[in-house]
Amino acid sequence: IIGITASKEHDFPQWYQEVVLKSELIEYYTEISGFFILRPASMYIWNVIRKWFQAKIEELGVEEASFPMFLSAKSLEKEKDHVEGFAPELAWVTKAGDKDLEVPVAVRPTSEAVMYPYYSKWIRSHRDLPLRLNQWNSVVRWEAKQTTPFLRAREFLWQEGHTAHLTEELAGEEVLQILEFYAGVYEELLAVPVVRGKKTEAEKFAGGYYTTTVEGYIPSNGRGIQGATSHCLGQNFSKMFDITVEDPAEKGKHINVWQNSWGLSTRVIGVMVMIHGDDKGLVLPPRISKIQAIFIPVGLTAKMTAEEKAAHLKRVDELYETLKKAGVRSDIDTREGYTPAWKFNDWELKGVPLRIEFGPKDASNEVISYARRDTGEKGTIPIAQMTTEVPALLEKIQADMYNKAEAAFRAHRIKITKWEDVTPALDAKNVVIIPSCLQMACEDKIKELTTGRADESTDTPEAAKAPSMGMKSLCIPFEQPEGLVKGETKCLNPECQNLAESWCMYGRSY
Ligand SMILES: O=C1CCCN[C@@H]1CCCn1cnc2cc(F)c(Cl)cc2c1=O
Ligand SMILES: [Mg+2]
Repeated sequence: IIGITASKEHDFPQWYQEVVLKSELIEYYTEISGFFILRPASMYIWNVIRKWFQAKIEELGVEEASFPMFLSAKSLEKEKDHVEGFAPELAWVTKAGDKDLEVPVAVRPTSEAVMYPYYSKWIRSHRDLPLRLNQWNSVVRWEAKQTTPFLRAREFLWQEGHTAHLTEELAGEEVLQILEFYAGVYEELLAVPVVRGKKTEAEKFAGGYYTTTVEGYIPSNGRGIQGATSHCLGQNFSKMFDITVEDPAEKGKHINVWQNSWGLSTRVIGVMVMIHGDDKGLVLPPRISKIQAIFIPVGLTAKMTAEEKAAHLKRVDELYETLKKAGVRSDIDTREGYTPAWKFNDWELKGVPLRIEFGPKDASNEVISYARRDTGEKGTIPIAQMTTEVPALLEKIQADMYNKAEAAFRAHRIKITKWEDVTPALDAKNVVIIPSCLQMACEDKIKELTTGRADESTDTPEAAKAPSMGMKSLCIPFEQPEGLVKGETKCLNPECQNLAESWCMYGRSY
């Protein structure tokens, strides 16, 4: 049995790598490090997400475009202030064939610099607003940090939305609409709970005005993870790229437009794997599972005559066809030469939400026997009720998976009002919500104060624990807890004299 050998609890990084490989989501692109192959199982999930999100943004009036994947140093120059920090991530093409390119071009790491010169050209009058374009594409960022499938890759699939509006209010309204769609991808499709909030000045996209975010939580290591971001860019980019309209209220006056940009990537798949997977492999939420119910004929012993066997298999086939017609994505595993046990393991590894066994006993009792992948719970369903009970059971699995993850996140998101409680909380795999002044310097100090020093008590270097990672701000939750009195409650950072501005969620993070 080629099952998972690493334990999720005791060797999470190894477990994750094994699961994404053995469940056939991913193949490592060994030619060049940091790149991964998305196999059909991954692309099925990505396409469910894409269809769902695409329908939502079309309703908003967002249109699709496709811009070139290369950008020039010249247009990059326009956003040089915030790009310099990213410069090491830029991949450059310097030659074509054996000839050097006159001017090297960069592979897009994101498309502002590619798109906005044309926004400037296309947007003349307020009647051209709102302009709302989205791209489904891939981008390249030559990450220096260790890469890992879905979570940090040098090329990844995403969508990037780029919109322009007449006023800050109109832009702001869209920022939140998109953020709710991102939350929907996680909560409705992936059964993953997220906290909605705003990034602090230290964590926001530096080129923007403000960043809103959906933040996830990984119970296995207690770390927060950024799920997707919806930025208001303010007028920063329309000033850099001269995107203006004539003021409808005042002839001759020009207004820089207000812009947003928003992105969600294949990282979402990694988050789903980490939260729901177990030591048997993937556990897929039914709404994004290519196969929702797998029929496995059982009890076909040597005692059965060829006719009996054929008759039984015909019956299973009819059941599977019936369920498919009822709208359940079903399949049937009739592979010769594999035992039912082997098949059970294989489909558990692939995360199929519901296994349906059907043997001669089931036939005589007019039932199907099922096993839930998320809880392992087994049961029977009368064949007469199959087409209503199985869809209902799949919806229950979806809801139960979400509720379990939501309870885990809620139980590990703790409000803290005493600084000395912070590190013990982090070490107990929690993220914390603390009164914060939200200032950048304070945040840097908090990161420093919570970075564990290597364990000086031991003399042998290998024994010295690796210093524990400091905590950083994850978001300022829109949903603020009680108890912070403006002008009275102090910032929790013991070395900060400021008063607290808001509750801020902090944690070790990806
Ligand atoms: O996050 C999103 C959503 C979708 C559209 N874009 C924004 C901002 C992207 C920030 N960002 C992120 N990474 C970058 C990497 C780079 F190499 C360069 Cl040159 C720029 C950036 C950069 O601007
Ligand atoms: Mg980055």
